[in-house]
Amino acid sequence: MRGIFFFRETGEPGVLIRRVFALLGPYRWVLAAAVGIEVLSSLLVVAPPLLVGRLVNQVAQGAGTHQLVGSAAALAAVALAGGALSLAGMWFATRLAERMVRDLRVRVFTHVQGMPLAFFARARTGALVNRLTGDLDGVGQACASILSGIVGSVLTLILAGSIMLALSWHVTLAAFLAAVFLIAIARRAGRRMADLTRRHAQAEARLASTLTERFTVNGALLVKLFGLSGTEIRHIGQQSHEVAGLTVRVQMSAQRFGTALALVFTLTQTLAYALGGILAGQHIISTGTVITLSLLLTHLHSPIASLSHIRIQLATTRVGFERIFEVLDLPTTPSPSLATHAGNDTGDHATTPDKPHGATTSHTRERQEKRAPVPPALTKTQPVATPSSLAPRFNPDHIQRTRSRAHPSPNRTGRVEFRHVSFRHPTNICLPSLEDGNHSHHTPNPPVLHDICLTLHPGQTTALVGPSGAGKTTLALLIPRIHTPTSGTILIDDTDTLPLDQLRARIGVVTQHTHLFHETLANNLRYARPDAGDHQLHHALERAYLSDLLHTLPQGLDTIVGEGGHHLSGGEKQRLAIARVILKNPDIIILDEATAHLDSLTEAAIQHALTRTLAHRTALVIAHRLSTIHKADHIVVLHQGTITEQGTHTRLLAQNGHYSRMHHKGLSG
Ligand SMILES: Nc1ncnc2c1ncn2[C@@H]1O[C@H](COP(=O)(O)OP(=O)(O)OP(=O)(O)O)[C@@H](O)[C@H]1O
Repeated sequence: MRGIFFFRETGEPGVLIRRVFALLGPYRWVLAAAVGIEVLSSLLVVAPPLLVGRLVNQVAQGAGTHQLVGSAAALAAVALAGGALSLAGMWFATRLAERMVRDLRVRVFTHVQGMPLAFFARARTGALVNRLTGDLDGVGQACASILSGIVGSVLTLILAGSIMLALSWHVTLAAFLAAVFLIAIARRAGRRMADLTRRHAQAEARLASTLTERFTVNGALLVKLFGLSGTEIRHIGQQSHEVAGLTVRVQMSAQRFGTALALVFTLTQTLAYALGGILAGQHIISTGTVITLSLLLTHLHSPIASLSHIRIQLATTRVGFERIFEVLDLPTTPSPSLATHAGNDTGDHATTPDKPHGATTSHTRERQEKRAPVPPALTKTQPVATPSSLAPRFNPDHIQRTRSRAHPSPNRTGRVEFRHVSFRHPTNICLPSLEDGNHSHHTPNPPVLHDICLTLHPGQTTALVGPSGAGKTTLALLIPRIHTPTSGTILIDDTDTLPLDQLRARIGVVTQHTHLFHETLANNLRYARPDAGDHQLHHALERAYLSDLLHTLPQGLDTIVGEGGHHLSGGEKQRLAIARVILKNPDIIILDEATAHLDSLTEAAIQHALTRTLAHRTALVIAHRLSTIHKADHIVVLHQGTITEQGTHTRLLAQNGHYSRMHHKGLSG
């Protein structure tokens, strides 16, 4: 039956069905219970027509009260049992479907967490969120009714059909012809509904992403500053109009199908009564049998209707699953078929490969063991930011477990070495339907970094300078493997095989734009160290020169910082990011224009704090301020993705090259 209703139209139905069943695998017992209940209820469903037929015949034959009451009681008991079974069946089916949805949601979220940054830059947030909410919820609801209906309907159909055939082949033949007609209608409606559902889901995703972007503080600010509220309202109006139009078409399509179904039912029933009446008149069947046949007809038609409806639901569910699986199928390491160029420097490379634990070679270990002892400040237990996408935020237990895995070796210094590293952003990293929906980007991105050879030494601060767009941030983000080199290697303490969680546990980054979650100040700080006590938070804030802020906040550490931290100034957010890194206490620190938003007095204070924080660590500082750069032990000049000069401030000035020219212009690049 499923073949008739669903498989035939699906491109690769076997694969899709296997994947859906794999999702149900862990709940096979719940599935078995749901199916068992369905079997029992379908057995019960055919009983009432037979009992009613018997009752009618008993009345016609003038049976006694005792017999009549017995038949009526049996009828009532069957109805009660049927109701109870139907409730239980729905409970199991809904439970099963919702658990599958929950698992799938976590899986998609986990998968998306593994996508490179370029994916998030391309995907429209609203469209992505819609896949995990709207699409998944739709799939869950449809699955529940499919699971609770399909087995029961098929069984009822077989049982009711067989009994009818035994009672009268004439009426059964009429009913069969009607069923064929219904299936043809359902097939047509299913195709149409699937197409409309897909278009409806796409329109909803577009609307969701427009709304999401306009509802962020930055989006709302932009709209206000450019005075474009009217345009935005019209834009939302148009998108809502499109969604509304498609909703009406989906509903009408379902309604048309329902009406056609009801019409065919009524006509078949009329035919059955007429045929049955004639046969009863000729004493071929009894009056009770006519009643039984007409009631069985309902039980024949209702599973056909339900299966036809399920067929439509399967078609729409298929769309939902396809939309979800296509996100799951996006390679975190792009497959060769996605690569637009063969060879090394295409940018279509592994994005954030997590190398296996213990992959360090014995040669590397040997060299590590010969290293100078680690400064005491660095040997203490290191807090980590949670690398695992599944970690509930601020769950100290989870992070603690991650941390114990993340620090197998105390012999580390934080030496970072770039060996002939080149990089370009990957292409074809997103789905067209998650971008603008109209076209995918096949043109490879231009290379950002070329043949970078650079060593960052422990205990030294290296300043990275260069014009805007030179690739400074990209270079810095290669260290925590946010981006992965297209070619070349980056060694941390002479190894490039550190697992991702261990690597990131050792690196603290203050990014150009500080992001804070819409939570309390304390929770935002504890993102760096979930088990930190209040005194440690106060200490970090003090070292980041934020103690004063704490006193002005109404609820101190428990103050909610607002969406993206918008209750705080740019400078305060930057200092908070610095406090987070102080709390994390990593071996390698990357500061990407970390003091750009600060006035010179605060900057001087922060610089002082940073000097303490950066001591004994490997530090990479991206800065445009002379004061920051002067303090660095080593300066690296990056121009159009290539290191053009490196050395100390005095040496570079003497070279009279790029750095010297930038310096004389005030060093903005
Ligand atoms: N996801 C992306 N896809 C394609 N190109 C990108 C992406 N992100 C950044 N780029 C490009 O990479 C180049 C280097 O950017 P990067 O942010 O590293 O420069 P930068 O030197 O840090 O600039 P600034 O000083 O202005 O912050 C830029 O030309 C930018 O347009």
